[in-house]
Amino acid sequence: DLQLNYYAKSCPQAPEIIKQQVYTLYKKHGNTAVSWIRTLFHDCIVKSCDASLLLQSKNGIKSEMTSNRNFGMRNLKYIDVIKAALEAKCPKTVSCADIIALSASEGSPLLGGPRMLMKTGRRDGRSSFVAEIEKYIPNHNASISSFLSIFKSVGVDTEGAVALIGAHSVGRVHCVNIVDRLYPTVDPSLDPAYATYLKGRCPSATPNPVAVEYSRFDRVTTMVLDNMYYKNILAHKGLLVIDQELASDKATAPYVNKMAADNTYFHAQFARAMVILSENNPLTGTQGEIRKDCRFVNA
Ligand code: HEM
Ligand SMILES: [Ca+2]
Ligand SMILES: [Ca+2]
Repeated sequence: DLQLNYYAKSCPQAPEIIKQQVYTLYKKHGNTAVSWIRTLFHDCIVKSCDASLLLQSKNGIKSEMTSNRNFGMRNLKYIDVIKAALEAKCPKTVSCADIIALSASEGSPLLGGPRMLMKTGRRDGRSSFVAEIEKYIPNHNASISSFLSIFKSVGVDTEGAVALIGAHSVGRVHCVNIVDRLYPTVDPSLDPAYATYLKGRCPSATPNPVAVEYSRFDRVTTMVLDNMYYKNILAHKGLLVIDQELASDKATAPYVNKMAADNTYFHAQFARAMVILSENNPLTGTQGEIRKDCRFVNA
């Protein structure tokens, strides 16, 4: 089973090494901390927190990163930097899946988000679930009921799911995920002045998917993991269809209102739900392996 401080005997310095690396990376590239939050979601929700997301295509494995649900995922190469620091002190001891979990928990406070106490002891999987990703990661215009049922299936209730998507208080969205709400006509649930701003960010109805055309999720506190997301969606400034619907759906609106009014409550729910997500169906004991290179299964 997962436990607090799993590496106490085998690599007692592991949590500190990860904390240090996450901090150093954040100082160089602030967006890395944003990425660690999303990386945990995209790894853990798909079957298991098993670092399947990190596998690159090789020897019959097709990387999960080839799924368009993982579009825009960035900074995974810096996981290799964290792993290298661990390998230097404790070779083949700390799993890539635990690096994902602890990076997210160390990244959150750097963004002004909550502290989260995460267990360790996850082992790394040996397969990619690329064919099943769309069952687990909703599309940007998914319905609220499908969004809630996916989270329910991993033990996250409505309140927790509303808190988790509050991660859209940091980071960015590429224009491909927004233009349907701007062209040919503006989505009436979008604030008109905000729509004009977004059209400036995304001037074409058919953006080049590889061009770096994007808008920040939250223009007010761009790099702060706070409850501004809920204030934005209540003001009709949600970027994705699903963000905007969260504010109006009967099941989620009461929590949106509560989180918009109370950052401490948002943080408590966000931390609670992230911990549940981080414990989704892990490989433990002798299952899986400790990868030597997070990008490939061991030979
Ligand atoms: C379940 C419904 C969700 C949907 C449909 C969704 C969809 C998206 C989309 C389309 C983007 C923009 C990608 C791009 O264009 O570059 C994005 C970004 C992001 N998402 Fe979500 N998301 C969801 C939930 C979550 C959750 C639960 C978390 C974390 C707990 C999360 C964290 C993030 C972060 C941090 C970014 C910004 C990434 C960056 O700036 O590099 N999302 N999401
Ligand atoms: Ca996974
Ligand atoms: Ca924010």
